[in-house]
Amino acid sequence: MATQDNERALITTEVQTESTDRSDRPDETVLEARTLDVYYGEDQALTDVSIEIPEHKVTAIIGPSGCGKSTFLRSINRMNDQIDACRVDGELSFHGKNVYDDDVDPVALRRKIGQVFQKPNPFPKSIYDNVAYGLRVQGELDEGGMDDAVEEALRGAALWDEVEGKLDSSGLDLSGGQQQRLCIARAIATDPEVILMDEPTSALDPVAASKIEDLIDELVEEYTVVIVTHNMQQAARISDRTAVFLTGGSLVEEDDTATIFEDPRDDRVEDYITGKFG
Ligand SMILES: Nc1ncnc2c1ncn2[C@@H]1O[C@H](COP(=O)(O)OP(=O)(O)OP(=O)(O)O)[C@@H](O)[C@H]1O
Repeated sequence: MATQDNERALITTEVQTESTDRSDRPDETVLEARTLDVYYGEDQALTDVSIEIPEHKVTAIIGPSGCGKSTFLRSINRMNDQIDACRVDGELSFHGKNVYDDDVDPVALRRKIGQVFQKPNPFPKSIYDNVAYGLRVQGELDEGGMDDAVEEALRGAALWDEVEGKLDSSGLDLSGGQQQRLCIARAIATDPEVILMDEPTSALDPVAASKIEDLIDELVEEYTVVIVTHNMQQAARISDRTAVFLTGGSLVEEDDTATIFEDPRDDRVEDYITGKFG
């Protein structure tokens, strides 16, 4: 028992500092899954998942490999549509509207619910064009407006100071951490409400990862962030809410991050966060 407490203490010591405490914000639900099941062919990847995700907070999705974290993330903005074998039952609503209704345009949905992936994936284009890409598709801005919007997105992603003056250079010439911030700039350029992040720091060195964590803390002032992470210390550091998925694709517990790490209700969650499995 003492060992277990010590192990847990390693994690709980890093649960949010006061400067990142957003607990006084009202919990407006922006996304809600209700009895969500997701299948790949005959195999079920998510089972009866119900969760409400509050606005302007960071929600971390944690759990062992293969428990359906990425599948859940992709089901929020219908990225799973691109997988032929994938089938979704149940409801996933964004501001109360089921995103799987026939009248929802997935492209418009993804503009509102952007995504950042594990491996930075800038386009083989200039820094400027990476950020301008989505805005050009929207086609609403003249040249001056585009310049301003690109600068704003790069500032929002804490990259402007490092790339000002070399916006014509290739996005691929940036460091890994800078590339990931460029991808975040690309995601926020189209003015989304939600940013989904699938292990956004796992391919980065600790310094670059720490910059992204600081950035997430700033982004949540304007956006709602849902982040999948294998790194429990990271979840404890940066998230307000934590949802724990376990094998079989079930959401076993979801609560304030401090409660999940300090006083979980479910023994399996306790075992998972103290490193007994996963
Ligand atoms: N494109 C796909 N086609 C078929 N099965 C898939 C596909 N993507 C995921 N799966 C299966 O769905 C289950 C959940 O996978 P998913 O990638 O969502 O889990 P995860 O928790 O994100 O895993 P990890 O932590 O290893 O990234 C796994 O059994 C996986 O093999």
